[in-house]
Amino acid sequence: AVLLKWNELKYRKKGLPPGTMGWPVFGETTEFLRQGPNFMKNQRARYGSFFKSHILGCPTVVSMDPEINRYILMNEAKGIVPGYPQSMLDILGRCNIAAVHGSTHRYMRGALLSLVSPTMIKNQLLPKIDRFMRDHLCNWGGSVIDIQEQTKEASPDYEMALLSSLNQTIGFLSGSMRDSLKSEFFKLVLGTLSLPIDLPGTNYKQGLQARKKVVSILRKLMNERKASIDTDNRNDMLSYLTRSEENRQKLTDEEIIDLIITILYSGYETVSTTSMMAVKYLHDHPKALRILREEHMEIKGRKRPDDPIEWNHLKLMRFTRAVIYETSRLATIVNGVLRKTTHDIEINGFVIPRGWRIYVYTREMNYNSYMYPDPLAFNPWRWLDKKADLANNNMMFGGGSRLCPGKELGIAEISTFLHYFVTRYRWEEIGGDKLMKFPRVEAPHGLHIRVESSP
Ligand code: HEM
Repeated sequence: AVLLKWNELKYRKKGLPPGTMGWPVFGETTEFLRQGPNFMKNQRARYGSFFKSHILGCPTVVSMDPEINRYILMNEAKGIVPGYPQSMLDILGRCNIAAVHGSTHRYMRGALLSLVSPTMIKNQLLPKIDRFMRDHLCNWGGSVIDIQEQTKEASPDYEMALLSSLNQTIGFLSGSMRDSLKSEFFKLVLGTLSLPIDLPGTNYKQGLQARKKVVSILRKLMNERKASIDTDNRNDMLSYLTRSEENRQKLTDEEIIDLIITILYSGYETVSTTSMMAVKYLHDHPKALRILREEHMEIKGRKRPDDPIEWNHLKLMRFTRAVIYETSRLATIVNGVLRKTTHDIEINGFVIPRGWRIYVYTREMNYNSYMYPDPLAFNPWRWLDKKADLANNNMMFGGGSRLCPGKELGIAEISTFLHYFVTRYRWEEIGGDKLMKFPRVEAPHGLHIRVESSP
């Protein structure tokens, strides 16, 4: 109790928001990790929507207020920059998008946006996604599959979204190169989520080593492309960035490599988890599934069996889009985003000291009953009402100057996955699988379904 008191005193500076700091060093991390969303709700009940805490190794202000959240995301220029853990920045590289601010962020983001623009999706990426999903969703009929493994598991042959993303970023790779890139990449991911302890055998150390290997593979590929620049007619992202006349931002080699790693890292887990949860919700809501299937059967009827999904088909998938939004909302694929202050800064009448973290906790916004009447119901129809304009008010894809640049690409991937899934198959859950929603959405023992081919 003396320690607790001492820690309270240490942080009782003028102008800090209300809240408790817990224990020295550990702060309230244990409570936060154990109780998750309930910890947040309890603290809010006691201290309001803007309170201080000490979690994950840093003094932190948690903001659960929609208006303040928006303000924070809109005001990076005032000194509220991304605040992701050091291990993540070390492993994702100096030039990764979360590590850069100001004008460097603007041109790196510009380079990324031009790779995933609507024109690129339409002409380059969607054909690749279609070919990939068409093959991936083959021969599932008549078997029991673990849909989590098929969409997201870090096991060698699956990870739909990562494979699809590799396909878009660096194109076709020979089997052994692809496998080593994938396994190094998963070590890299583990490292980003670890404590930065630079000792042999730690996830952090292995993550750093994996980064070195991933970088050397990418550098080798890049040099090959450069050597054959006149004949290189590949249309993947690496070639786009390497061919300088298309690379308007003129990124350095290091920037190109970190950008490719950023794209792989940011896009795969979100897309996989949303795909898995959409399958789950559709299974539990037969009426939504029926309407979704009708939408896709209608599109299937408009083309010959071997024709790919095209941009204009995507535009017809209005209900599908609503299902994806509703899945992101209800499952809360992203709990929030992290920022930190570059100097003492006043927010909401309090002074947040330099170097503090701000956890822009968006999860509760997803269950706000003003925005979403009957918030715990899976109701894709709520997104079809244009007047509600919910799509612009939510923060499922972040907001402000760092609004997710991959949103439309992600939606295109999930939509194409759902197209082949619901038009080719019917499925039943085996039952009994547990789903966890915190700290991240996953099925600890898989999500098993019995799949039959559609007549
Ligand atoms: C459909 C699933 C997706 C969800 C739910 C999602 C969610 C988010 C969120 C909440 C942020 C804001 C992070 C912050 O403010 O710190 C973000 C940023 C970002 N997302 Fe996504 N994302 C998805 C798909 C993708 C895909 C497919 C890509 C691949 C290009 C991608 C690339 C990025 C990048 C690079 C950023 C950082 C942007 C910046 O800092 O300027 N995301 N995403």
